[in-house]
Amino acid sequence: MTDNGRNPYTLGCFGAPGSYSDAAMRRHFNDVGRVMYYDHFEDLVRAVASGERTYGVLPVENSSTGGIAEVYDLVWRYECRLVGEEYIRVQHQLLGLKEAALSDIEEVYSHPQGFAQCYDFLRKHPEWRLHTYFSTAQSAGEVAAKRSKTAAAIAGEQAAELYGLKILVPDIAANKTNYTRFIIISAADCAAVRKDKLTVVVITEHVPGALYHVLGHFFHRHMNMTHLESRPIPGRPFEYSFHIDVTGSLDEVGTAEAVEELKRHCKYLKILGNYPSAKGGMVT
Ligand SMILES: O=C(O)C(=O)C[C@]1(C(=O)O)C=C[C@@H](O)C=C1
Repeated sequence: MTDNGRNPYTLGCFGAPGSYSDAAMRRHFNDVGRVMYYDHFEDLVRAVASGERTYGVLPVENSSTGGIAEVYDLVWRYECRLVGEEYIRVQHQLLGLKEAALSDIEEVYSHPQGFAQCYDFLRKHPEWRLHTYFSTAQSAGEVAAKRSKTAAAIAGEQAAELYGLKILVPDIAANKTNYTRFIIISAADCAAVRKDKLTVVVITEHVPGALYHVLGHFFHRHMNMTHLESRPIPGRPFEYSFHIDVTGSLDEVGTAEAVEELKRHCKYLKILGNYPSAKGGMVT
């Protein structure tokens, strides 16, 4: 856990206490005393970009459903910096009131990612009405507030405890090794002792092999690409920006050289951050 040496700081977190983002924040920061929760990704990213919050924590990528496109776009658009990351094992549960049984359920609340990750389970209950809600934790809170035996939420065990719900069906995600990667964002770079992960956005010329050449610079410097996300560029139909995560530190010659080469060969390059990779990786 680290606070990146900036103290005192304020935090912005997606969702509510008991959300998976909340778990990522608690794993990352020693002091979570001054936190504000946000219902929408954009409000959180804007608060961080404006300096209203020192750091923000939000999901960016899931091992079952892939990248969360909105988050890639927002972080780039608001020119935030990536200063850290965490992986959280996401084990969704179907939660209901203590007095409810599975046969009572008629409607389910969750974040769209919760629904997407539990698609196989939900297909077995086509009669249920699905309500897209804010975070998984707020979905659990909504079910507790409704006090209706017919309502359930898809959320984590931590939300069940916090909102006084019971687990009707455990571990309902389709993928039993379901992890979400969270990013820690800030308005400015932070001094970090270990900087071994680099996130860049590039736009290449629209010519054959352009991306191949970008990746070649990483290959020749033994930089391992951990994620690649292509996002449409607003106003330029069927042209894309590439959001790339690679291993490497800009303090090392090889990494710095690769970035210089990219600057020369790409139409656009933006370094979003060089930061410590999650220490434990995909721990539970
Ligand atoms: O709803 C939450 O609890 C969140 O933190 C959001 C979120 C997401 O958007 O990916 C985080 C982890 C899971 O993948 C499901 C939901």
